[in-house]
Amino acid sequence: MYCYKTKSYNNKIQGVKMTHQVKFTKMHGTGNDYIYVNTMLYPLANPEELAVKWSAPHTGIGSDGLVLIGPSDIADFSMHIYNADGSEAMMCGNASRCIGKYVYEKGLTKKKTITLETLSGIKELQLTVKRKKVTLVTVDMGAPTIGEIALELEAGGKQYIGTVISMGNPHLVIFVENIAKVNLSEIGPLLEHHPLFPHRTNIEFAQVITEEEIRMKVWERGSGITQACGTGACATAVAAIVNGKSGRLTNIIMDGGILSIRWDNESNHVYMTGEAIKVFNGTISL
Ligand SMILES: N[C@@H](CCC[C@H](N)C(=O)O)C(=O)O
Repeated sequence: MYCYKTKSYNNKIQGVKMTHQVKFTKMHGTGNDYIYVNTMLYPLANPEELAVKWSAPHTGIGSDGLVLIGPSDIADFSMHIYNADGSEAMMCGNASRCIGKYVYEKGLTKKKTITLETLSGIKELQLTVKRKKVTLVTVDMGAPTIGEIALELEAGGKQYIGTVISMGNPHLVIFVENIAKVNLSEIGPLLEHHPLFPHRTNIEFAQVITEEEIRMKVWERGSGITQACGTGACATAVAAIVNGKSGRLTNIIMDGGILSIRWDNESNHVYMTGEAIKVFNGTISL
């Protein structure tokens, strides 16, 4: 069987031989878990369908989505990310750290500064390596795009005020006094599909603890509640700064762990630092 893949994965015609057994690695970044496939060895013709099938917790591998690691003409590697509902996203912070660990530890590169082509531009990864293992990755996430700072909207009979931020993908950050009172599984889908967001959105609820610490919970577009979101952590940190709630360096505390986010004054770029963890390797039949 032959497949054809593209720049945005599906149209770049290459005519590569398809395989029936696919080797994958399950990895997580602060609990945000994806299935990683090296498409230079295992090209996939239908990643949207496979993301749905393989992400299913009981009948598949179980994950927040599928991430494809591929070659690039303009960077060291490329990343394509599919949410658990099969939709393709422009960017994923947690996956970009995991790709840094994957390509280094699998010997695909010896570089500790790696460039990654994504649908939202080229990101630079800085690896911290100890005894041949990648312990931390800092990603230059680029400049945020700041939308409405105090967007008023109604959902489920309640009024919300949120800050609209793009980190290459869309986010709505809502600050609350007490995050324990947020019923995320109820309000998440209503805000994700709110008519103000024709392309849907990721939603972060955030409670400021101190100027350097923010507790955040996320409802991800296309995947629902996840334990963490890298782009969401960056969006939350930026939203806190533009709302005068925090300094330029914050720890974003999520259900799955903590990410350190720094919004640099001079470059205007956001830097995200955190772990990347390998869970297991596996083989699955197509
Ligand atoms: N978990 C990710 C973001 C994944 C994509 C997102 N759900 C979208 O549709 O934009 C992260 O760590 O950034």
